[in-house]
Amino acid sequence: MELLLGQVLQFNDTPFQGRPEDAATHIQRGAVLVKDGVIADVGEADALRAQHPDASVTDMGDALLSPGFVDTHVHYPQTAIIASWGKRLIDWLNSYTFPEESRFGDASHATQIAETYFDLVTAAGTTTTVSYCTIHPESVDAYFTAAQTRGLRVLGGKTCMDRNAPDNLQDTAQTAYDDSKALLERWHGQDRLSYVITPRFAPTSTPEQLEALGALWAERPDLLMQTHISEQHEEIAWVADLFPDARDYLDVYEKFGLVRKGALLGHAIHLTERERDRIRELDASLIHCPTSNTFIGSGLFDMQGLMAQGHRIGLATDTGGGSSFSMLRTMAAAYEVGQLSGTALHPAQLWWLATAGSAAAIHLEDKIGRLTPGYEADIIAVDLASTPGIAQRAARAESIWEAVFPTIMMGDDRAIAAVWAGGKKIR
Ligand SMILES: O=c1[nH]c(=O)c2nc[nH]c2[nH]1
Ligand SMILES: [Zn+2]
Repeated sequence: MELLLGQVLQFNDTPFQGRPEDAATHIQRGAVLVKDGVIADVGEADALRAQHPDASVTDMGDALLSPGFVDTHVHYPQTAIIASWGKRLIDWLNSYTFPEESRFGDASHATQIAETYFDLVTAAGTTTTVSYCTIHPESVDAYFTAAQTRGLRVLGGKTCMDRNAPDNLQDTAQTAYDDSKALLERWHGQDRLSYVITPRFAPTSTPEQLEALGALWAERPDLLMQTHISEQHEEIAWVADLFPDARDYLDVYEKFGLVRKGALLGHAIHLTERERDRIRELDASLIHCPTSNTFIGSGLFDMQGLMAQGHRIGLATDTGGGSSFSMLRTMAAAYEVGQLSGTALHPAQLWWLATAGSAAAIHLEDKIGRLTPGYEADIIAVDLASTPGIAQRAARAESIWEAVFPTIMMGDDRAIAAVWAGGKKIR
C-alpha cells in the first residue's frame, strides 16, 4: 500500500456543461492511496495518513497528482520522422512516412523505435496510447511487447493498406483480415493491451479490404476500430474520385460497417452537416489532433460546435504528423486552435480532454483517466513550476486553474516529476 501526497484534482463531471471550474474538486494537500495497482482512496493527506498508518508514503510536495495522460491517436512508427519539413498530407506520407514505415518488417528496428517511443511518451506523462502500427505484424508485436514490459495500458493495431502505397507497404484484403485476426488473438486482453482494427484511411484501402475489415469488426464488436477522416481538402476530393458512389467521406466507411460506437475517427476537420449528425447519432468518437492539424496545414477542428452537439471527443498528438510527443503541448495547441475558432477553452476543459475525456472517447472511462477509487493507478506528478518562466507566472496564480495554465501553455517533460503505471513507479 502506498500513499502519494501532493495537490489533487478530481473531475466529477464534464467541464463542457456548466461552469468548467465546477467540474473538478481541488485538494491543496491531498493524497491518493494505491493498493494492488488500483486507486483505493483519495482525500485529504492528514486524514488518509491517519487512516492508513502502515502505508508507505511518497511525498511529491506541491506537485499536482493527476491521472496519466491518454493519447488517443498516434503512429509510433513515425517517431523518427517527427518534425519533417515542408509537406502537406499526401506528399508528407509519400516523402517521409511510407519510407520509414517500410522498415518495420525488421523486428529489431521495430523494437528499437517502440522502446524509444515509450521512453519519450512516459517521460512526457502519457500512460495510455492508441497507436497505428505498420502493415507488418512485427511492428504490432514490438509495440505491445514494449508497453507490456512497462505495465502500460495501451491499444493499437496493424495498419492495413492495399493500394496507393509503395508495393512493400501493401497487404491485401485477405491478408489484412488474416493478420489482424491473428494479432488480435495474440494480443487482445493480454495484461493491459487491447487490439484495434486499423484501416489507415479510405484512399489506401480497396472496397474489398474495407469490406473484409468491416466483417472482422462485426465478428469482434467488442474491439475498437480506428481510421482517418476529412483531414485535408485534397484528400477529401481524392476519396470522392475513388468512391464515386459514396455520398461523402463518412459514407465510404458507413457502407462497410465501419461507423458505430467504438469507431475512432482521426482529424474530422472538414465534416459536412450530414457527417456530423450521423457520427453523433451513431456515437462514434472524434479525435482532435491539434499539433498535427497546424503542422501539416490541415485546418481548425470545431471543438466548441462539436461538443455543443454532444460529440464524444478525444485529444491526441498524432505523432509524427503531430509535432510533439507531449500532451501538454497538445493541450496548448488545442487552446490556440480554439482561440483561432473564437473559443477560449478553459484549462479544466483542456486537462479533462487529455485525461477523462480521452478515456471516454476510447471507452475506458471506467478504468483510466480519473483519480477515483477503483480506477487503475496510472498517475503522474506534475511540477507546476518546472522552469523559471512557468514558476514566476504560477507564483501569481489566484486559483488552481490559473496555476495549471502556464504549465499547459509552456510545459514539457521537465514538468513531469514522476509516473506510475498500474501503481508501479516507472519514472
Ligand atoms: O496525419 C496523418 N498521419 C498519417 O499517418 C495518415 N495516414 C492517413 N492519413 C494520415 N494523416
Ligand atoms: Zn494519424
